[in-house]
Amino acid sequence: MLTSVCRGILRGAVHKLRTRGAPLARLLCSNEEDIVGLGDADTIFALSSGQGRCGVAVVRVSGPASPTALRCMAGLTHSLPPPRTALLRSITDPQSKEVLDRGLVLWFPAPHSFTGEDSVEFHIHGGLAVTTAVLQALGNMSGMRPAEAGEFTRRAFQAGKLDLTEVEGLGDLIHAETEAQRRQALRQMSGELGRLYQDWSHRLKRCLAHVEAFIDFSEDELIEDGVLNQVDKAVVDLQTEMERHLKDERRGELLRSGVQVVIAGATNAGKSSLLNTLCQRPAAIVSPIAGTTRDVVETALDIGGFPVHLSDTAGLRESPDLVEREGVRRARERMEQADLTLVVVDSALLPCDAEQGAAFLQGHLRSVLSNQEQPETALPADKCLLVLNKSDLLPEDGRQKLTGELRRVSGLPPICLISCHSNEGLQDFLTVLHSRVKTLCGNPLSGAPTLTQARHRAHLQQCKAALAQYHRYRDTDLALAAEGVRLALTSLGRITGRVGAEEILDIIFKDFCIGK
Ligand SMILES: Nc1nc2c(ncn2[C@@H]2O[C@H](COP(=O)(O)OP(=O)(O)OP(=O)(O)O)[C@@H](O)[C@H]2O)c(=O)[nH]1
Ligand SMILES: [K+]
Ligand SMILES: [Mg+2]
Repeated sequence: MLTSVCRGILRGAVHKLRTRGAPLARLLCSNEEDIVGLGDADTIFALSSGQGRCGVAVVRVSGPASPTALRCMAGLTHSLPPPRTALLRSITDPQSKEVLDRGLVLWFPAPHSFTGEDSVEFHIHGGLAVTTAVLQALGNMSGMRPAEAGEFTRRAFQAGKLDLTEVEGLGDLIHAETEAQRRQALRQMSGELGRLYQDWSHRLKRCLAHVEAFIDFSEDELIEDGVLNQVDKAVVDLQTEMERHLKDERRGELLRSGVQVVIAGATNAGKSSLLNTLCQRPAAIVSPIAGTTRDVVETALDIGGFPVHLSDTAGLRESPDLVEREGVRRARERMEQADLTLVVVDSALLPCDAEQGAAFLQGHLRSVLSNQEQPETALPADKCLLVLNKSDLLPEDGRQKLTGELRRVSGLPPICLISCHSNEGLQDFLTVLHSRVKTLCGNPLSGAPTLTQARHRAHLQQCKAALAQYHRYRDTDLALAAEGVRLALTSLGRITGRVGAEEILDIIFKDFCIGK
């Protein structure tokens, strides 16, 4: 809260000082060339490390006035430092000549910088007064303005340093909260996904060139037979590869955004107790009163490196209470959106006999998983785990025997026997949960890179539809068939950003923070 307020104040102040201080900064810079060299392009600056007090803060500057900023503030009147080499200097305010801090300066001449422009980094002490003073001094200089959110990355993209999938990978890396997310983001940022789409683009371009050549030259018999057959094969191959790429069970997207796991079941089964046990804090109210939970209670978990959004829901039962009925409606809605449902059952209610126990569980599952509005459409049992809770209430000798027998009954989802009170069986349950989540997300490092965003999927589906147009018109109207290939290329280009679409860019860069 405080930091965003500070940032608002700071940015306002920098803006105001900029216009007032501009002529002064010119006078204070000893090297005339530096000033003449400024073009129309803005030079941007921002605190690139996070807000708040820290050991070292990094202030990044990019654009034509960067060398001026470096010279004026690091007292380098005669020459710039060697590229990409850290230099310890006093950082001074060019106007007041006051020393603001002592820190490292780095000079990245174009095009060998993140943005592709002349860039400078100041590594200063991370106190609020120091960073404020340095940012204000920069704002006082001619041609300088504070960067917008994501503007450094946008410039890198415009300079061709990154394609859009790499930009998204970078954004994901900054936001990655678990190991697997970090791995996937790093892989995408290294350009692997982009290269896959580039390869498809190259192949489509070749197809298009061949079709167009055929249209232009076949009448004069200047083109050999079989060219179109080659294109047919190339298009079919591409369709197959795209199909396979799209049939990924949304693994990359799940890993990026987190697996939705919902805890559901009858009242008092111990659903909220399970949520609290997993997140290790009393996030949800637990009580012996049936119908305690009404709202959906959510918490984020890291399960062995994979991100999970866990939701506790109202116990499923008929109720005359309006509020509880709404809770049950929300619970069912969540279950429909879930990637995995943990059906919690009070194991003390289980008949001791395995056969009767299995029948009980089957009936119970049916009532929990069925859709109330359309009773015939039940949630698939492979999307759930049966969690038999309160094992501490079962006789000690009967516990393992019962679950062993139940596990042998076909048609039941995997069964875990736990106790939220004694934590018995929790380790095994976590192992099962981890393996489920891992299967859902896939290994981000093995196999072909997976698509990570719904945006990719939408463009690829358009691409596929356009290729179907090629086949449709191949024998009747080659111009329309060629148009299909061209549309397919455009759709692919939208993924990597090679085909510009301002609105996509705005959406993607908006997700970045200032200074990135
Ligand atoms: N003996 C025993 N009691 C448990 C266990 N887990 C939960 N309970 C108790 O069962 C009661 C219900 O627990 P909750 O976690 O509130 O159950 P719930 O499923 O969230 O209930 P609703 O929100 O009302 O649907 C509480 O009194 C808990 O202390 C367990 O493993 N063993
Ligand atoms: K309860
Ligand atoms: Mg509850």
